[in-house]
Amino acid sequence: MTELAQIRNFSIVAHIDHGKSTLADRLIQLTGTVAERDMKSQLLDSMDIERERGITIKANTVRIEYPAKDGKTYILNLIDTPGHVDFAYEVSRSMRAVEGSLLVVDATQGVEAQTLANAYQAIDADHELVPVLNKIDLPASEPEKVKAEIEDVIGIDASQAVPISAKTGIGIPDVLEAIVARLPSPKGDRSAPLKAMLVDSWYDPYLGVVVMIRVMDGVIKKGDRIKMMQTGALYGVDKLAVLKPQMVDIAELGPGEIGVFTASIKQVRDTRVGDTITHEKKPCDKALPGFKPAQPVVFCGLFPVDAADFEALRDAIEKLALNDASFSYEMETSAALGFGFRMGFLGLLHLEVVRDRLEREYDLDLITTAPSVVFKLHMRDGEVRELHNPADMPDLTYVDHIEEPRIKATIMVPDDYLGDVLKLCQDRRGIQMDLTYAGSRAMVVYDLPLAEVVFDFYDRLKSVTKGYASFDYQMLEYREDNLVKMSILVNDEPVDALSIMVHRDRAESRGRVMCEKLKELIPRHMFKIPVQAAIGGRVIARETIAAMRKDVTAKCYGGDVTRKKKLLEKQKAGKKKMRQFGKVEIPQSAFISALKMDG
Ligand SMILES: Nc1nc2c(ncn2[C@@H]2O[C@H](COP(=O)(O)OP(=O)(O)OP(=O)(O)O)[C@@H](O)[C@H]2O)c(=O)[nH]1
Repeated sequence: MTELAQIRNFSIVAHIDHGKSTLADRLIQLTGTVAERDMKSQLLDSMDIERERGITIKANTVRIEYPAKDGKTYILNLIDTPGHVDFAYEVSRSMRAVEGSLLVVDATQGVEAQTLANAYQAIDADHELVPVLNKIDLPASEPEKVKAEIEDVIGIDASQAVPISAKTGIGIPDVLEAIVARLPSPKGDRSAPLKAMLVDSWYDPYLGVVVMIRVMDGVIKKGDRIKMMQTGALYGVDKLAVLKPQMVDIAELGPGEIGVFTASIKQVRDTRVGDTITHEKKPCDKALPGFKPAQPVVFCGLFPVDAADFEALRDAIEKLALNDASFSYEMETSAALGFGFRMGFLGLLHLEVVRDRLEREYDLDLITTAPSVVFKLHMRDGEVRELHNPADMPDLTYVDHIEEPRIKATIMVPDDYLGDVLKLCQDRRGIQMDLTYAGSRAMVVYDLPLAEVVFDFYDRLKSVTKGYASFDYQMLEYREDNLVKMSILVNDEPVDALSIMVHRDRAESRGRVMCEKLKELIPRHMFKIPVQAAIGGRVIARETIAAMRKDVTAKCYGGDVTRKKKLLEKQKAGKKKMRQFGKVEIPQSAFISALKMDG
């Protein structure tokens, strides 16, 4: 039994590349959680398993035993949180399972957009924060300047920030002491009915679904009959363990403790992060405040390049879904691309991760259609519909108005590039909300349409600032705007997979660019091919791909004129036939490029 006073639960928050994983590894290593000689093989083993069986190993969620300077041994539970903006919502949930955070800031870089966003999330979750200045081994590090920046920009006391080098090991013992001395211990009542929070869950091919919990009150033991309060499902606990980071069986988990259990749960979708777990027989009376499930915000179509791979794609998606409940999928048919799936993701990175896994792990060649956000259609009859695919846009006469998701984007950028960043945001229909300075860097906050960000905003931001800007966003609200569906017609046929939703004011320029691009991308055929962009029935841009001229008369060696005429006529008829029945072949690569571009 562990005394509450000797438990510390925490997470590490940082901007990407500021050294979160390196610090976590150091903490694990220094406390001998993984014996020195095992350190390497341990990590390697996990990676092999991960590669071979596609298991997610949460190596950074770990229980550490630390003998502190005060002579007592503490249990430190480090919970890993995903770092990217797409998963911000998940981060805020797992933060509710712990009482404090280490805020790691790279002392050569200073506070970045995700430092700020993550720090605010930790503050929202009532965390005690311990600022840690990393990479002080580097000559370019400026710990004092960065301390001041933390105070200015985040508004927390940084006078006690711990200077460290996660790489060389300098300052790591100070971090451990700071965790014990400055982070609060958890609270809870051991004699109360069981109340545990479902923090995370993942699929293991041998064990089934593994559920990570944080016990608030009461005690959970192996063999207990438990109930998930939200879903009402009942299970028996088969295995109870802590992560060190490999699973080590444990007899019980009491208040303040973090561990995992298995209970013959078939799929991750049967578990809800944030759900309250209690005993079937002696339940707690009130569940913990629940969480809304993370809603997919970016949708796109995924189609196999080779139509014969459709079943393989379905299989692969179903397998991935066992382990990732955060994406949605349903079958989709496209006249242009055949059978595929419409999939919803938490953000663009999430989309890329899932697509890459499908391609790499399941050896599939896929076409991704332009990512689109979820629009809200307010119909004239009062109904509100969600539009996940521009191709499904109903006739405008039935639609009263359309709303789109807006985000609050925070960008931190060195002064020199500020002008370019403002222009980029302005071009994407942004509304400036705030602009402040911290030293030679600006922090600019914009209200932007998410639709304008999902295309290539990150890439553009990186390129106009030579990689110096950092970016983070939160959902703001749905707001009405003058939005229309733009269709692309190739040879007078609408190509469903190329339709997009655009702002009316920008439709023309966007349409023009798309048509020009397609003109370059589609090879010439035996006939003329019009490429048009249209809103409703109105064409707003047009290009023509000239016909390939095949001089059939050349063969006639100047033979008689009637023969020549006949041949020309035949060729003309052929053209007509082609135009009527023939199908334009749009090369795969052309398709992808046309969708990727931004006008
Ligand atoms: N010189 C120096 N390099 C460091 C230090 N800590 C981390 N790094 C390096 O910084 C890079 C990023 O470190 P990670 O630990 O992967 O950073 P992270 O924040 O976990 O990054 P993500 O997992 O990508 O979010 C790596 O190349 C590390 O080797 C340090 O104290 N000094």
